[in-house]
Amino acid sequence: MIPIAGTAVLTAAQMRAAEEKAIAAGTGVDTLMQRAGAGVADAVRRLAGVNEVLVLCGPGNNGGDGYVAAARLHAAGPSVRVAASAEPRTPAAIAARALWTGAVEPLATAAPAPVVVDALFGTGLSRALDTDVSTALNRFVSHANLAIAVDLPSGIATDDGALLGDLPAFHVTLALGAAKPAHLLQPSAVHCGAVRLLPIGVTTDSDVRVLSRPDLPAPAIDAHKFTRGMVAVIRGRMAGAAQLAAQAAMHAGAGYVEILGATIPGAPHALVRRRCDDSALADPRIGAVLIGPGLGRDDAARALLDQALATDRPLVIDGDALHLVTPERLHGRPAETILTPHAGEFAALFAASDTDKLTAARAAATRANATIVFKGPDTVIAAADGRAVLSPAASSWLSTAGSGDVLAGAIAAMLAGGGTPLDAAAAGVWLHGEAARRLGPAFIADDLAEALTGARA
Ligand SMILES: NC(=O)C1=CN([C@@H]2O[C@H](COP(=O)(O)OP(=O)(O)OC[C@H]3O[C@@H](n4cnc5c(N)ncnc54)[C@H](OP(=O)(O)O)[C@@H]3O)[C@@H](O)[C@H]2O)[C@H](O)CC1
Ligand SMILES: [K+]
Repeated sequence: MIPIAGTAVLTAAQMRAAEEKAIAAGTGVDTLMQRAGAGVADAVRRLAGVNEVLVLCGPGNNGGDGYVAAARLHAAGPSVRVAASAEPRTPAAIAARALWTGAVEPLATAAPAPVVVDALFGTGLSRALDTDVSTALNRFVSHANLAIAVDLPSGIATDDGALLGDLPAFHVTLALGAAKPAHLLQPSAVHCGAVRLLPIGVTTDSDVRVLSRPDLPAPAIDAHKFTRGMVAVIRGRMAGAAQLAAQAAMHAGAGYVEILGATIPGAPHALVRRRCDDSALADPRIGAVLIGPGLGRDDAARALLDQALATDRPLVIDGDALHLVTPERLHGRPAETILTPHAGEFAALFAASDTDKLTAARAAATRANATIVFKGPDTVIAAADGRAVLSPAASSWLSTAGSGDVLAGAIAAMLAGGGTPLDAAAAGVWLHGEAARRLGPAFIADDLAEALTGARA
Protein backbone atom coordinates (compact mmCIF):
# COMPACT_ATOMS: atom_id res chain seq x y z
CA MET A 1 0.00 0.00 0.00
CA ILE A 2 1.92 3.05 -1.19
CA PRO A 3 1.04 6.72 -1.85
CA ILE A 4 0.12 7.54 -5.44
CA ALA A 5 2.17 10.76 -5.66
CA GLY A 6 4.34 10.71 -8.77
CA THR A 7 2.93 7.43 -10.11
CA ALA A 8 1.53 6.74 -13.58
CA VAL A 9 -2.18 7.27 -14.28
CA LEU A 10 -3.75 4.73 -16.68
CA THR A 11 -7.12 4.58 -18.37
CA ALA A 12 -9.14 1.36 -18.31
CA ALA A 13 -7.90 0.44 -21.81
CA GLN A 14 -4.27 1.18 -20.90
CA MET A 15 -4.66 -0.94 -17.76
CA ARG A 16 -6.09 -3.82 -19.80
CA ALA A 17 -3.21 -3.50 -22.27
CA ALA A 18 -0.69 -3.58 -19.40
CA GLU A 19 -2.44 -6.64 -17.99
CA GLU A 20 -2.35 -8.36 -21.40
CA LYS A 21 1.34 -7.62 -21.74
CA ALA A 22 1.99 -9.21 -18.37
CA ILE A 23 -0.11 -12.23 -19.36
CA ALA A 24 1.77 -12.54 -22.68
CA ALA A 25 5.03 -12.43 -20.74
CA GLY A 26 3.92 -15.40 -18.67
CA THR A 27 2.08 -13.98 -15.66
CA GLY A 28 -1.46 -15.32 -15.84
CA VAL A 29 -4.56 -13.37 -14.87
CA ASP A 30 -5.04 -15.75 -11.92
CA THR A 31 -1.62 -14.76 -10.61
CA LEU A 32 -2.45 -11.09 -11.04
CA MET A 33 -5.72 -11.66 -9.21
CA GLN A 34 -3.94 -13.48 -6.40
CA ARG A 35 -1.57 -10.53 -6.04
CA ALA A 36 -4.44 -8.07 -6.10
CA GLY A 37 -6.51 -10.06 -3.58
CA ALA A 38 -3.51 -10.61 -1.30
CA GLY A 39 -2.72 -6.89 -1.38
CA VAL A 40 -6.32 -6.02 -0.57
CA ALA A 41 -6.44 -8.53 2.30
CA ASP A 42 -3.21 -7.21 3.74
CA ALA A 43 -4.40 -3.59 3.53
CA VAL A 44 -7.82 -4.45 5.01
CA ARG A 45 -6.21 -6.35 7.88
CA ARG A 46 -4.02 -3.38 8.67
CA LEU A 47 -6.86 -0.87 8.46
CA ALA A 48 -9.68 -2.93 9.96
CA GLY A 49 -7.97 -4.58 12.93
CA VAL A 50 -10.20 -7.21 14.51
CA ASN A 51 -13.51 -5.80 13.24
CA GLU A 52 -15.87 -7.94 11.18
CA VAL A 53 -15.43 -7.43 7.44
CA LEU A 54 -18.12 -7.74 4.77
CA VAL A 55 -16.73 -8.20 1.23
CA LEU A 56 -19.12 -7.33 -1.62
CA CYS A 57 -18.33 -9.24 -4.82
CA GLY A 58 -19.50 -8.51 -8.37
CA PRO A 59 -19.50 -10.74 -11.49
CA GLY A 60 -16.17 -9.70 -13.04
CA ASN A 61 -12.54 -9.74 -12.03
CA ASN A 62 -13.07 -6.97 -9.49
CA GLY A 63 -15.34 -9.45 -7.73
CA GLY A 64 -12.63 -12.10 -8.22
CA ASP A 65 -10.22 -9.88 -6.29
CA GLY A 66 -12.86 -9.70 -3.57
CA TYR A 67 -13.16 -13.50 -3.25
CA VAL A 68 -9.37 -13.90 -3.06
CA ALA A 69 -9.19 -11.16 -0.40
CA ALA A 70 -12.04 -12.73 1.60
CA ALA A 71 -10.41 -16.18 1.55
CA ARG A 72 -7.10 -14.71 2.66
CA LEU A 73 -8.67 -12.61 5.40
CA HIS A 74 -10.51 -15.66 6.68
CA ALA A 75 -7.28 -17.66 6.77
CA ALA A 76 -5.62 -14.85 8.71
CA GLY A 77 -8.29 -14.70 11.42
CA PRO A 78 -10.64 -11.71 11.22
CA SER A 79 -14.30 -12.52 10.91
CA VAL A 80 -15.33 -12.21 7.25
CA ARG A 81 -18.60 -12.50 5.35
CA VAL A 82 -19.21 -12.29 1.60
CA ALA A 83 -22.24 -10.89 -0.25
CA ALA A 84 -22.53 -10.95 -4.04
CA SER A 85 -24.57 -9.05 -6.61
CA ALA A 86 -24.32 -11.85 -9.20
CA GLU A 87 -22.54 -15.13 -9.89
CA PRO A 88 -18.96 -14.77 -11.11
CA ARG A 89 -18.67 -14.80 -14.92
CA THR A 90 -15.00 -14.68 -15.89
CA PRO A 91 -12.84 -17.82 -15.60
CA ALA A 92 -10.50 -16.09 -13.13
CA ALA A 93 -13.41 -14.87 -10.98
CA ILE A 94 -15.01 -18.35 -11.04
CA ALA A 95 -11.72 -19.86 -9.87
CA ALA A 96 -11.42 -17.21 -7.15
CA ARG A 97 -15.00 -17.88 -6.01
CA ALA A 98 -14.05 -21.52 -5.47
CA LEU A 99 -11.44 -20.43 -2.91
CA TRP A 100 -14.14 -19.01 -0.67
CA THR A 101 -15.67 -21.82 1.35
CA GLY A 102 -18.14 -19.80 3.41
CA ALA A 103 -21.65 -18.66 2.53
CA VAL A 104 -22.33 -16.07 -0.16
CA GLU A 105 -25.24 -13.88 0.93
CA PRO A 106 -27.51 -11.97 -1.45
CA LEU A 107 -26.64 -8.29 -1.58
CA ALA A 108 -30.19 -7.19 -0.82
CA THR A 109 -30.55 -9.07 2.46
CA ALA A 110 -27.00 -9.25 3.86
CA ALA A 111 -26.53 -7.56 7.22
CA PRO A 112 -24.03 -4.67 7.37
CA ALA A 113 -20.63 -4.96 9.10
CA PRO A 114 -18.27 -2.41 10.68
CA VAL A 115 -15.91 -2.76 7.72
CA VAL A 116 -17.17 -3.02 4.14
CA VAL A 117 -14.99 -3.88 1.15
CA ASP A 118 -16.50 -3.00 -2.23
CA ALA A 119 -15.38 -5.41 -4.97
CA LEU A 120 -18.55 -5.14 -7.05
CA PHE A 121 -17.22 -3.34 -10.14
CA GLY A 122 -13.88 -1.87 -11.15
CA THR A 123 -12.55 -0.85 -14.54
CA GLY A 124 -15.13 -3.04 -16.31
CA LEU A 125 -18.14 -0.95 -15.29
CA SER A 126 -20.02 -0.44 -18.53
CA ARG A 127 -23.25 1.28 -17.48
CA ALA A 128 -25.03 2.88 -14.54
CA LEU A 129 -25.51 0.86 -11.37
CA ASP A 130 -28.90 -0.79 -10.98
CA THR A 131 -30.89 0.91 -8.23
CA ASP A 132 -30.98 -2.21 -6.08
CA VAL A 133 -27.17 -2.42 -6.19
CA SER A 134 -26.64 1.25 -5.36
CA THR A 135 -29.25 1.09 -2.60
CA ALA A 136 -27.47 -1.88 -1.04
CA LEU A 137 -24.05 -0.24 -1.43
CA ASN A 138 -25.27 2.94 0.27
CA ARG A 139 -26.82 0.89 3.08
CA PHE A 140 -23.59 -1.02 3.77
CA VAL A 141 -21.39 2.07 3.63
CA SER A 142 -23.68 4.14 5.85
CA HIS A 143 -23.58 1.41 8.52
CA ALA A 144 -19.82 0.86 8.32
CA ASN A 145 -17.08 2.63 10.27
CA LEU A 146 -14.69 1.94 7.45
CA ALA A 147 -15.52 1.61 3.75
CA ILE A 148 -12.78 0.40 1.41
CA ALA A 149 -13.12 0.27 -2.38
CA VAL A 150 -11.17 -2.25 -4.44
CA ASP A 151 -9.60 -0.49 -7.44
CA LEU A 152 -12.48 2.02 -7.75
CA PRO A 153 -15.68 2.69 -5.85
CA SER A 154 -18.36 0.79 -7.80
CA GLY A 155 -20.30 3.15 -10.03
CA ILE A 156 -17.40 5.38 -11.02
CA ALA A 157 -16.35 5.71 -14.66
CA THR A 158 -12.63 4.94 -14.75
CA ASP A 159 -11.54 7.40 -17.41
CA ASP A 160 -13.56 10.53 -16.89
CA GLY A 161 -14.57 10.45 -13.24
CA ALA A 162 -18.32 10.52 -13.91
CA LEU A 163 -20.68 9.04 -11.33
CA LEU A 164 -22.83 6.31 -12.89
CA GLY A 165 -25.36 6.05 -10.11
CA ASP A 166 -26.05 7.27 -6.62
CA LEU A 167 -22.95 6.17 -4.81
CA PRO A 168 -21.57 6.68 -1.34
CA ALA A 169 -18.18 8.09 -0.36
CA PHE A 170 -15.46 5.65 0.67
CA HIS A 171 -12.74 6.22 3.24
CA VAL A 172 -10.03 4.43 1.29
CA THR A 173 -9.65 3.26 -2.31
CA LEU A 174 -6.98 0.69 -3.14
CA ALA A 175 -5.90 1.35 -6.74
CA LEU A 176 -4.72 -1.89 -8.34
CA GLY A 177 -1.60 -1.68 -10.48
CA ALA A 178 -1.94 2.05 -11.16
CA ALA A 179 -3.98 5.14 -10.36
CA LYS A 180 -6.79 5.88 -12.82
CA PRO A 181 -8.09 9.32 -13.90
CA ALA A 182 -11.22 8.80 -11.76
CA HIS A 183 -9.08 8.73 -8.60
CA LEU A 184 -8.10 12.34 -9.27
CA LEU A 185 -10.83 13.93 -11.38
CA GLN A 186 -14.05 15.22 -9.85
CA PRO A 187 -16.77 14.42 -9.08
CA SER A 188 -15.46 10.89 -8.52
CA ALA A 189 -12.26 11.70 -6.59
CA VAL A 190 -14.16 12.89 -3.56
CA HIS A 191 -15.92 9.48 -3.42
CA CYS A 192 -12.56 7.66 -3.32
CA GLY A 193 -11.32 9.06 -0.01
CA ALA A 194 -7.61 8.39 0.51
CA VAL A 195 -6.21 6.60 -2.54
CA ARG A 196 -3.38 4.11 -2.06
CA LEU A 197 -1.64 2.07 -4.74
CA LEU A 198 -1.31 -1.70 -4.58
CA PRO A 199 1.36 -2.73 -7.11
CA ILE A 200 0.56 -6.09 -8.72
CA GLY A 201 3.70 -6.51 -10.82
CA VAL A 202 2.29 -5.02 -14.01
CA THR A 203 4.42 -2.48 -15.89
CA THR A 204 2.54 0.77 -16.14
CA ASP A 205 3.71 3.45 -18.54
CA SER A 206 1.77 6.61 -19.17
CA ASP A 207 2.14 10.23 -20.23
CA VAL A 208 -0.03 11.14 -17.26
CA ARG A 209 1.23 11.17 -13.69
CA VAL A 210 0.02 12.14 -10.25
CA LEU A 211 1.44 15.39 -8.89
CA SER A 212 4.34 14.89 -6.50
CA ARG A 213 6.57 16.99 -4.27
CA PRO A 214 8.95 18.80 -6.63
CA ASP A 215 12.68 18.53 -6.35
CA LEU A 216 13.62 22.12 -5.50
CA PRO A 217 17.17 22.28 -4.18
CA ALA A 218 18.49 25.34 -2.35
CA PRO A 219 20.38 27.81 -4.56
CA ALA A 220 23.91 26.74 -5.48
CA ILE A 221 26.69 28.26 -3.40
CA ASP A 222 27.63 30.62 -6.24
CA ALA A 223 24.05 31.64 -7.00
CA HIS A 224 23.09 35.27 -7.40
CA LYS A 225 19.68 36.86 -7.60
CA PHE A 226 19.36 36.58 -11.36
CA THR A 227 20.40 32.95 -11.54
CA ARG A 228 17.65 32.16 -9.01
CA GLY A 229 15.15 33.56 -11.48
CA MET A 230 13.85 36.98 -12.40
CA VAL A 231 10.08 37.51 -12.65
CA ALA A 232 8.41 40.56 -14.18
CA VAL A 233 4.77 41.04 -13.16
CA ILE A 234 2.76 43.40 -15.35
CA ARG A 235 0.56 45.61 -13.23
CA GLY A 236 -2.94 46.35 -14.48
CA ARG A 237 -5.99 48.04 -13.04
CA MET A 238 -6.03 46.27 -9.65
CA ALA A 239 -2.61 46.78 -8.13
CA GLY A 240 -3.31 44.44 -5.23
CA ALA A 241 -3.63 41.37 -7.44
CA ALA A 242 -0.31 42.07 -9.19
CA GLN A 243 1.34 42.70 -5.82
CA LEU A 244 0.02 39.40 -4.43
CA ALA A 245 1.38 37.54 -7.44
CA ALA A 246 4.73 39.31 -7.11
CA GLN A 247 4.95 38.51 -3.40
CA ALA A 248 4.10 34.89 -4.15
CA ALA A 249 6.91 34.78 -6.71
CA MET A 250 9.35 36.15 -4.13
CA HIS A 251 8.25 33.71 -1.41
CA ALA A 252 8.36 30.81 -3.86
CA GLY A 253 12.05 31.49 -4.34
CA ALA A 254 12.55 33.90 -7.27
CA GLY A 255 15.73 35.94 -6.78
CA TYR A 256 14.47 39.17 -8.34
CA VAL A 257 10.87 40.25 -8.82
CA GLU A 258 9.77 43.46 -10.46
CA ILE A 259 6.43 45.10 -11.04
CA LEU A 260 6.10 46.69 -14.44
CA GLY A 261 3.75 49.67 -14.17
CA ALA A 262 2.79 52.44 -11.79
CA THR A 263 4.08 52.49 -8.23
CA ILE A 264 2.09 50.47 -5.71
CA PRO A 265 1.98 52.36 -2.39
CA GLY A 266 3.09 50.20 0.52
CA ALA A 267 4.61 47.48 -1.67
CA PRO A 268 7.46 45.50 -0.08
CA HIS A 269 10.88 47.14 -0.43
CA ALA A 270 12.22 44.01 -2.10
CA LEU A 271 9.79 44.46 -4.97
CA VAL A 272 11.44 46.48 -7.74
CA ARG A 273 9.34 48.78 -9.94
CA ARG A 274 9.97 49.72 -13.56
CA ARG A 275 7.96 51.33 -16.30
CA CYS A 276 6.24 48.80 -18.49
CA ASP A 277 7.82 49.41 -21.87
CA ASP A 278 9.34 47.27 -24.59
CA SER A 279 12.86 47.65 -23.24
CA ALA A 280 11.83 46.48 -19.76
CA LEU A 281 10.11 43.46 -21.31
CA ALA A 282 13.13 42.70 -23.51
CA ASP A 283 15.47 42.37 -20.50
CA PRO A 284 17.22 39.09 -21.26
CA ARG A 285 17.57 38.33 -17.55
CA ILE A 286 13.80 37.92 -17.22
CA GLY A 287 12.96 34.25 -16.76
CA ALA A 288 9.19 34.72 -16.73
CA VAL A 289 6.74 37.52 -17.43
CA LEU A 290 3.40 37.26 -15.66
CA ILE A 291 0.34 39.06 -16.98
CA GLY A 292 -3.29 38.81 -15.94
CA PRO A 293 -3.79 39.23 -12.19
CA GLY A 294 -5.95 42.34 -11.79
CA LEU A 295 -5.22 43.35 -15.38
CA GLY A 296 -8.72 44.53 -16.35
CA ARG A 297 -10.29 43.91 -19.72
CA ASP A 298 -10.27 47.41 -21.22
CA ASP A 299 -8.18 48.91 -24.03
CA ALA A 300 -5.29 49.61 -21.67
CA ALA A 301 -5.30 45.94 -20.68
CA ARG A 302 -5.32 44.89 -24.33
CA ALA A 303 -2.33 47.13 -25.03
CA LEU A 304 -0.39 45.59 -22.14
CA LEU A 305 -1.25 42.12 -23.36
CA ASP A 306 0.00 42.98 -26.86
CA GLN A 307 3.28 44.10 -25.31
CA ALA A 308 3.56 40.91 -23.28
CA LEU A 309 2.82 38.70 -26.28
CA ALA A 310 5.48 40.49 -28.30
CA THR A 311 8.31 39.53 -25.94
CA ASP A 312 10.46 36.51 -26.52
CA ARG A 313 10.47 35.78 -22.77
CA PRO A 314 8.58 32.86 -21.21
CA LEU A 315 5.10 34.02 -20.30
CA VAL A 316 2.50 33.10 -17.69
CA ILE A 317 -1.01 34.25 -18.57
CA ASP A 318 -3.65 34.34 -15.86
CA GLY A 319 -6.96 35.97 -14.92
CA ASP A 320 -8.32 38.77 -17.07
CA ALA A 321 -5.70 38.25 -19.77
CA LEU A 322 -7.22 34.84 -20.49
CA HIS A 323 -10.36 36.64 -21.66
CA LEU A 324 -8.41 38.85 -24.08
CA VAL A 325 -6.19 36.33 -25.81
CA THR A 326 -6.95 33.56 -28.34
CA PRO A 327 -5.29 30.14 -28.67
CA GLU A 328 -4.25 31.06 -32.22
CA ARG A 329 -2.35 34.14 -31.04
CA LEU A 330 -0.42 32.00 -28.57
CA HIS A 331 0.42 29.21 -30.95
CA GLY A 332 3.31 30.91 -32.71
CA ARG A 333 5.00 32.46 -29.65
CA PRO A 334 8.79 32.07 -29.73
CA ALA A 335 8.99 31.17 -26.03
CA GLU A 336 7.15 28.97 -23.54
CA THR A 337 3.67 29.95 -22.44
CA ILE A 338 1.76 28.76 -19.39
CA LEU A 339 -1.96 29.48 -19.06
CA THR A 340 -3.69 29.17 -15.69
CA PRO A 341 -7.47 29.18 -16.32
CA HIS A 342 -10.21 28.16 -13.92
CA ALA A 343 -13.30 26.60 -15.51
CA GLY A 344 -14.87 29.92 -16.53
CA GLU A 345 -11.67 31.24 -18.07
CA PHE A 346 -11.06 27.92 -19.79
CA ALA A 347 -14.51 28.03 -21.38
CA ALA A 348 -13.98 31.64 -22.48
CA LEU A 349 -10.66 30.79 -24.10
CA PHE A 350 -11.32 27.37 -25.61
CA ALA A 351 -15.15 27.21 -25.69
CA ALA A 352 -17.07 24.82 -23.48
CA SER A 353 -16.27 21.18 -24.08
CA ASP A 354 -18.26 18.08 -23.24
CA THR A 355 -15.18 15.91 -22.76
CA ASP A 356 -13.61 15.22 -19.39
CA LYS A 357 -11.21 17.71 -17.87
CA LEU A 358 -8.04 15.75 -18.66
CA THR A 359 -8.94 15.32 -22.33
CA ALA A 360 -10.07 18.95 -22.59
CA ALA A 361 -6.86 20.27 -21.02
CA ARG A 362 -4.65 18.15 -23.27
CA ALA A 363 -6.50 19.24 -26.41
CA ALA A 364 -6.28 22.88 -25.32
CA ALA A 365 -2.54 22.58 -24.67
CA THR A 366 -1.98 21.25 -28.17
CA ARG A 367 -4.21 23.89 -29.72
CA ALA A 368 -2.47 26.81 -27.99
CA ASN A 369 0.97 25.16 -28.03
CA ALA A 370 1.14 26.05 -24.36
CA THR A 371 1.12 24.41 -20.95
CA ILE A 372 -2.32 24.59 -19.40
CA VAL A 373 -3.00 24.64 -15.67
CA PHE A 374 -6.73 23.92 -15.66
CA LYS A 375 -7.48 24.88 -12.06
CA GLY A 376 -10.13 23.61 -9.69
CA PRO A 377 -10.60 20.95 -7.03
CA ASP A 378 -9.04 18.58 -9.58
CA THR A 379 -6.32 20.69 -11.18
CA VAL A 380 -5.05 19.24 -14.46
CA ILE A 381 -1.70 20.37 -15.85
CA ALA A 382 -1.24 19.53 -19.53
CA ALA A 383 1.72 20.15 -21.83
CA ALA A 384 1.50 20.59 -25.60
CA ASP A 385 3.44 17.33 -26.13
CA GLY A 386 0.66 15.28 -24.52
CA ARG A 387 2.13 14.82 -21.06
CA ALA A 388 -0.07 15.70 -18.13
CA VAL A 389 -0.04 15.85 -14.34
CA LEU A 390 -3.12 15.39 -12.18
CA SER A 391 -3.29 17.02 -8.78
CA PRO A 392 -5.10 15.37 -5.89
CA ALA A 393 -7.59 17.75 -4.28
CA ALA A 394 -5.82 20.38 -2.17
CA SER A 395 -7.35 22.38 0.71
CA SER A 396 -10.88 23.59 -0.01
CA TRP A 397 -9.87 26.81 1.81
CA LEU A 398 -8.02 27.77 -1.37
CA SER A 399 -11.39 29.02 -2.59
CA THR A 400 -10.53 32.55 -1.50
CA ALA A 401 -9.95 35.85 -3.31
CA GLY A 402 -6.40 36.22 -4.57
CA SER A 403 -5.62 32.51 -4.36
CA GLY A 404 -5.23 32.33 -8.15
CA ASP A 405 -2.91 35.36 -8.18
CA VAL A 406 -0.67 33.60 -5.67
CA LEU A 407 -0.64 30.44 -7.78
CA ALA A 408 0.28 32.40 -10.91
CA GLY A 409 3.14 34.08 -9.03
CA ALA A 410 4.43 30.77 -7.70
CA ILE A 411 4.35 29.23 -11.19
CA ALA A 412 6.16 32.26 -12.66
CA ALA A 413 8.88 31.86 -10.03
CA MET A 414 9.30 28.19 -10.90
CA LEU A 415 9.46 28.97 -14.62
CA ALA A 416 12.00 31.74 -14.07
CA GLY A 417 14.02 29.32 -11.96
CA GLY A 418 14.63 27.24 -15.05
CA GLY A 419 12.12 24.40 -14.93
CA THR A 420 10.39 23.12 -18.04
CA PRO A 421 6.90 24.63 -18.27
CA LEU A 422 5.28 21.34 -17.19
CA ASP A 423 7.61 20.92 -14.22
CA ALA A 424 7.32 24.60 -13.30
CA ALA A 425 3.55 24.51 -13.41
CA ALA A 426 3.44 21.30 -11.39
CA ALA A 427 5.88 22.68 -8.82
CA GLY A 428 3.82 25.85 -8.47
CA VAL A 429 0.62 23.87 -7.99
CA TRP A 430 2.30 21.66 -5.41
CA LEU A 431 3.75 24.62 -3.44
CA HIS A 432 0.37 26.36 -3.49
CA GLY A 433 -1.38 23.26 -2.13
CA GLU A 434 1.32 22.66 0.46
CA ALA A 435 1.20 26.28 1.66
CA ALA A 436 -2.58 25.94 2.09
CA ARG A 437 -2.18 22.66 3.95
CA ARG A 438 0.25 24.27 6.35
CA LEU A 439 -2.07 27.23 7.00
CA GLY A 440 -5.15 25.17 7.87
CA PRO A 441 -8.53 26.92 7.80
CA ALA A 442 -9.69 30.38 6.76
CA PHE A 443 -6.43 31.93 5.63
CA ILE A 444 -6.29 34.88 3.26
CA ALA A 445 -4.29 35.09 0.05
CA ASP A 446 -1.67 37.34 1.68
CA ASP A 447 -0.98 34.55 4.22
CA LEU A 448 -0.83 32.04 1.38
CA ALA A 449 1.83 34.03 -0.49
CA GLU A 450 3.98 34.20 2.65
CA ALA A 451 3.43 30.52 3.45
CA LEU A 452 5.11 29.57 0.17
CA THR A 453 8.43 30.12 1.96
CA GLY A 454 7.56 27.37 4.43
CA ALA A 455 6.20 25.13 1.68
CA ARG A 456 9.52 25.42 -0.15
CA ALA A 457 11.36 24.44 2.98
N1 LIG B 1 -5.91 -4.63 -14.70
C1 LIG B 1 -5.28 -5.63 -14.14
O1 LIG B 1 -4.12 -5.83 -14.36
C2 LIG B 1 -6.00 -6.50 -13.24
C3 LIG B 1 -7.27 -6.15 -12.79
N2 LIG B 1 -7.98 -6.92 -11.99
C4 LIG B 1 -9.28 -6.51 -11.51
O2 LIG B 1 -10.17 -6.65 -12.59
C5 LIG B 1 -11.03 -5.52 -12.64
C6 LIG B 1 -11.59 -5.42 -13.99
O3 LIG B 1 -12.26 -6.61 -14.22
P1 LIG B 1 -13.39 -6.78 -15.33
O4 LIG B 1 -13.82 -8.16 -15.26
O5 LIG B 1 -12.89 -6.27 -16.61
O6 LIG B 1 -14.50 -5.75 -14.88
P2 LIG B 1 -15.37 -5.58 -13.55
O7 LIG B 1 -15.07 -6.61 -12.55
O8 LIG B 1 -15.23 -4.18 -13.15
O9 LIG B 1 -16.87 -5.78 -14.04
C7 LIG B 1 -17.23 -6.38 -15.27
C8 LIG B 1 -18.49 -7.19 -15.13
O10 LIG B 1 -19.51 -6.39 -14.58
C9 LIG B 1 -20.58 -6.28 -15.52
N3 LIG B 1 -21.10 -4.91 -15.42
C10 LIG B 1 -20.52 -3.79 -15.82
N4 LIG B 1 -21.26 -2.72 -15.45
C11 LIG B 1 -22.33 -3.20 -14.79
C12 LIG B 1 -23.46 -2.62 -14.16
N5 LIG B 1 -23.62 -1.30 -14.12
N6 LIG B 1 -24.37 -3.40 -13.59
C13 LIG B 1 -24.23 -4.75 -13.63
N7 LIG B 1 -23.18 -5.39 -14.21
C14 LIG B 1 -22.25 -4.62 -14.77
C15 LIG B 1 -19.99 -6.60 -16.83
O11 LIG B 1 -21.02 -7.05 -17.64
P3 LIG B 1 -21.13 -6.58 -19.19
O12 LIG B 1 -22.54 -6.86 -19.53
O13 LIG B 1 -20.78 -5.13 -19.26
O14 LIG B 1 -20.14 -7.43 -19.90
C16 LIG B 1 -18.98 -7.68 -16.45
O15 LIG B 1 -19.62 -8.88 -16.23
C17 LIG B 1 -10.18 -4.40 -12.16
O16 LIG B 1 -10.93 -3.30 -11.72
C18 LIG B 1 -9.41 -5.09 -11.04
O17 LIG B 1 -10.18 -5.06 -9.85
C19 LIG B 1 -7.50 -8.31 -11.78
O18 LIG B 1 -7.98 -8.92 -10.70
C20 LIG B 1 -6.00 -8.36 -11.70
C21 LIG B 1 -5.35 -7.78 -12.85
K1 LIG C 1 -14.93 -1.72 -6.56
